[in-house]
Amino acid sequence: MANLVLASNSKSMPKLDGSIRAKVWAFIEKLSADHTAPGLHIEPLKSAVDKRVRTGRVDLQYRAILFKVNDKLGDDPTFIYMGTWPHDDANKLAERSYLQVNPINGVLEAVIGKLDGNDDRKKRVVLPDHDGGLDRALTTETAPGYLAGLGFTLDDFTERLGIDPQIAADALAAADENALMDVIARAVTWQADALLELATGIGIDELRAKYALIDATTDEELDEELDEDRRILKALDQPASKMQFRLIEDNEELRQAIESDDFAAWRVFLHPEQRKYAEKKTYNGAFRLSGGAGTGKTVVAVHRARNLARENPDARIILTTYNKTLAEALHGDLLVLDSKVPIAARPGDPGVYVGGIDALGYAVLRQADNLTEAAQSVLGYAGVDSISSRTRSSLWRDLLAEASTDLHPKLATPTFLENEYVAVVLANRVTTLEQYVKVARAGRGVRLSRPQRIAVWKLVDTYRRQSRMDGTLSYAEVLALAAESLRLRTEAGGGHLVDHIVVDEAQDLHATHWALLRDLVAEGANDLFIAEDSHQRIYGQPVVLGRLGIKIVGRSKRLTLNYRTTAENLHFAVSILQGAEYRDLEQGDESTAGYRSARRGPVPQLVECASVADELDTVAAQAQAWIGDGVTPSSIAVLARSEATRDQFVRALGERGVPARALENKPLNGEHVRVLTMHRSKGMEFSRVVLAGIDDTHVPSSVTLKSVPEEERTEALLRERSLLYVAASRARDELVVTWSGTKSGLLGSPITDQG
Ligand SMILES: Nc1ncnc2c1ncn2[C@@H]1O[C@H](COP(=O)(O)OP(=O)(O)OP(=O)(O)O)[C@@H](O)[C@H]1O
Repeated sequence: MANLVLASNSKSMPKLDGSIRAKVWAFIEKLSADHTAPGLHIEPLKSAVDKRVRTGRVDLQYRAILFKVNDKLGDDPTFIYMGTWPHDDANKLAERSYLQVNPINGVLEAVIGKLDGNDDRKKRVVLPDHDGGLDRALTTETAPGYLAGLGFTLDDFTERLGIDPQIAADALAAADENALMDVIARAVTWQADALLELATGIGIDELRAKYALIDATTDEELDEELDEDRRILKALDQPASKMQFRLIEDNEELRQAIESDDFAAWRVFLHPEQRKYAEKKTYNGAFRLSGGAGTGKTVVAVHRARNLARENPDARIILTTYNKTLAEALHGDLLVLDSKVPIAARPGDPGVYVGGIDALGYAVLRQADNLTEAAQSVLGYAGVDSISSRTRSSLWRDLLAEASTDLHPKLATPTFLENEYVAVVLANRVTTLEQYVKVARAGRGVRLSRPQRIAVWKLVDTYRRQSRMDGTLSYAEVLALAAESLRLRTEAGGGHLVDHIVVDEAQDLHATHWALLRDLVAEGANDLFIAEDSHQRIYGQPVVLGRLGIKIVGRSKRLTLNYRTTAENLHFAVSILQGAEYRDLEQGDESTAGYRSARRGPVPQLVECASVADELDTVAAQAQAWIGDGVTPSSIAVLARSEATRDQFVRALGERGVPARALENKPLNGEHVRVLTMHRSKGMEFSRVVLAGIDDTHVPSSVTLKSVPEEERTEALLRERSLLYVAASRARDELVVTWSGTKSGLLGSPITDQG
């Protein structure tokens, strides 16, 4: 049997339809079973630059390009599958394609020429000597460019990093970011990403460490003794090679990769940093992975959960996130990554239990055999008969309407009371007024005098009595009870329920969520893997992990390379955050420094509309135009600040002949434009996005800002800013922002203003 290596999709490969992909799979399956089978028509090319290149017959019209690499030690060759092209293109490209091991760092590189490019039949450019041509060209004939201005030299790029000399020289000469992006588009995968990182100002040594680059010039194992083919096979092990190549060990994995639309690159090709965090054997405690929108935090979280399960099939693992819809997406991704991963039906069973954090709390509590004691300790009474009925969300509002209160009117709001109840009362298991007047209220914006505390407590007491009478528990109470039941269980020597927790969207979890997670798993190796982005906190108050018993201490990393959006959309999304100060889960400053994307696209359009009716027309026309250009309606989204605006746009699009549906709790099937609230868009992505209704009354939402006390307004405004950032960062390819009336003050520096 031949070994198979999958290379990431070449930029020049056409999109293949489903029937061709099925034939590619059949071809690959045959190839791996018997590479000598005559039906495969594996053929070398006479005038090929690289003697290893082969083409193989997928069908009469299509041929695959492969490299055949022989391992002298074994019998079976390794085939590196580069992609499938129409017959004539495949032959032309194959002649010019070549594999090489980077002589400086040992990374494997594959170059596939462009069909319309100049004749690129050349091998790697030979490094010039120190005072040779390229250096001189740079210093005497070319004005120092953007990267040269950061202090980099040609030697840094070529000799210390191993970047192709021509690419390095062009990159150094590129006058600005735009010109640099054009150079990057010509570079092989790892070099393109490395140049992007260098443009953000990181140093050569840091880059070498991030990409785990070795010094191949002194590496004994890569010495002359090894022939070229063995050197190629060995190079596959380099982390930076794995950005482009992946030895596939599992047939099912290969089939899924080939049959999926975009080769599901996130499953197969991880960035060396992503891979490191996903595969590291042991973290000596909780680990926090932060990073901008679209940097692959969810991807790493899913890989991490799968790897933990692979490492120990008996391990009891939790993969959780903020809500049910996101959890369903995680569940789907986990099975796409590995259909054989054991899924646990209940938390505490071997395998991966996937669920939203509230559902997790409920599932834990359902199993608890100490509910009475837990209720006594958390709520101050034992008689909880049922845990399945939820307290109505309007209860605080109803109580405030019915009962007279001495609480200052600015604090007498449902939002303030709910936050106080969760972050102070439940988090500290406060059951009496005596406890409440003394408890530390760390992290709460508003200071409370003793009489104010008494007034709050009266309302808390009424809230609890009412829920007790109704036989209901709030989501936060379920979580607090679940956490307490776990704590009591461990205290009684019952051990912890699970071994590892992986949590995504962690910036939105509140104090009782964290209490549950902390009590689920013993403090120690690989206990908690936390993926989060504080810039995307759109619910609740910030928390400080250290105060909740979760000590990260130096185990915190940040991803900065965006895989989702174009550089233009990313720039726009990040501009929304400018001027505001954010704190991460460890109270450090959250920054956007180094965020970057290798993809290019159109600049986001900002469109001022004359009236609401004009805006409805504009959005419908935009959606219609995209559909007319062949964009599938389900990859277009219109995002609105409120449910009312969402519904208005669904109607308006329908009336104007654009198929559109509101995306609420349940996923939608079918070819309709998705219209959803910005909150609902959390964790999602679409090819084309319209942010609609971005005027100064709705964004930030004046209604929401009014509902919080003055002292909490800064936080509330940060959440509004984050919400717009979340919404803007959902667009993969194109972004349009519309409003009528006065433009939202949260829109960053305008890029283009139309109308
Ligand atoms: N190594 C990779 N190769 C190719 N695509 C990737 C890679 N990593 C992530 N992606 C893709 O980038 C997109 C964003 O990834 P993901 O959703 O994991 O990011 P995120 O950081 O969790 O984003 P957000 O914070 O906005 O939810 C997805 O389409 C994902 O498939």
